[in-house]
Amino acid sequence: MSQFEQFASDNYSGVCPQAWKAMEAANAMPEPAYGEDSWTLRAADSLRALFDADCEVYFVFNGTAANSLALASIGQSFHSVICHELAHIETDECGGPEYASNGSKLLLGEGADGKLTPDSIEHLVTKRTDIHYPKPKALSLTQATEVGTVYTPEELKAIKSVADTHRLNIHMDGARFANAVAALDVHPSEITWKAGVDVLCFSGTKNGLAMGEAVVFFNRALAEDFEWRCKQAGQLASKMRYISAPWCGLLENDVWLENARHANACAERLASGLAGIPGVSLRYPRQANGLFVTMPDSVQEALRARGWRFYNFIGGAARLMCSWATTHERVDQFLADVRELMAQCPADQILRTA
Ligand SMILES: Cc1ncc(COP(=O)(O)O)c(C=O)c1O
Ligand SMILES: C[C@H](O)[C@H](N)C(=O)O
Repeated sequence: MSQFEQFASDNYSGVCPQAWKAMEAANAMPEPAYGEDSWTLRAADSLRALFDADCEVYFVFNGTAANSLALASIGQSFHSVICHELAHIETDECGGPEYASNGSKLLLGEGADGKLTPDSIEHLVTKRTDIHYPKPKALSLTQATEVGTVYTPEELKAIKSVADTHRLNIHMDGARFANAVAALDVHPSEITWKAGVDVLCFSGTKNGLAMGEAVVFFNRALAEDFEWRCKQAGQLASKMRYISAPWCGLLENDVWLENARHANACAERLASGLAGIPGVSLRYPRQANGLFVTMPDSVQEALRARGWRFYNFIGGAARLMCSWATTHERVDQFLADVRELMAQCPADQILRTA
């Protein structure tokens, strides 16, 4: 088992010091349960201040629950949800969104670099309008996307226009929302409620927490009875302060943003280093904290034999994810191994990969 930071997933990282310190502070004395504690109020108020919005805030254990329950709140079982064909809610949540909504159908759209286009949305909404087909009611956007790209404010505005035309509610899977804000260098409101997002699932897990996602309803009407939905789904933490207090550690002094900036910078360091290696290329542009690298299978196998861990089942390439805990030293060690192994790789294997 590796004792070092890996590039398999930002989910491999530990708890950042600020979140850990807040957890210890929350452990100092007993507090009311089920979200009635002072830390949960403090975290929710900090998120309202961050977004400059009077939003409803809920904390659940993980991202699949956050997405599934949020989507179930913005559409009924007889509705459908439009998402990209690479969306996590389609590829990696084991039918959670469909299950939580008692049957909503996911309609899979397309677009370059993992991003839905207005045309793709328009096509999916209008291709079937008869009574026999689940009526599109929700749109799910992943920001940053599953392939490490980000929707610009302009792209979100164009998507919002189509959503308004067809009265679609907008869910944002913000598993890497912090990384998108850092990449775009915008105020968080610019790519959420000001862009028409109704509900954001903001991940703390990938930003330095042990667990804990904030479900942020900018459209408060859609949050009606959400706490009961969470309770029934087993997502109402009795000792919620152990989720919300670390969130306070992230939100105070903008630790969440610094963690994301660091992860993005490490990914850029990795991308820059790989760019100089003949036979290695990126399948998608590096915009946030992830890279999708094309390189010979033999080199990937040799890297794994040296203890490196990374996935191949997302985005059709070797995915390298950086986190708040990634160090320049580990980036440089990985680059040195790739350089050495590529130099030893037979030319025909490199040509086959190109
Ligand atoms: C884009 C995206 N959305 C949602 C999730 C769901 O998170 P979880 O694994 O906590 O259910 C992940 C997982 O890392 C993810 O990568
Ligand atoms: C793919 C896996 O489910 C996780 N969301 C990750 O990005 O590592």
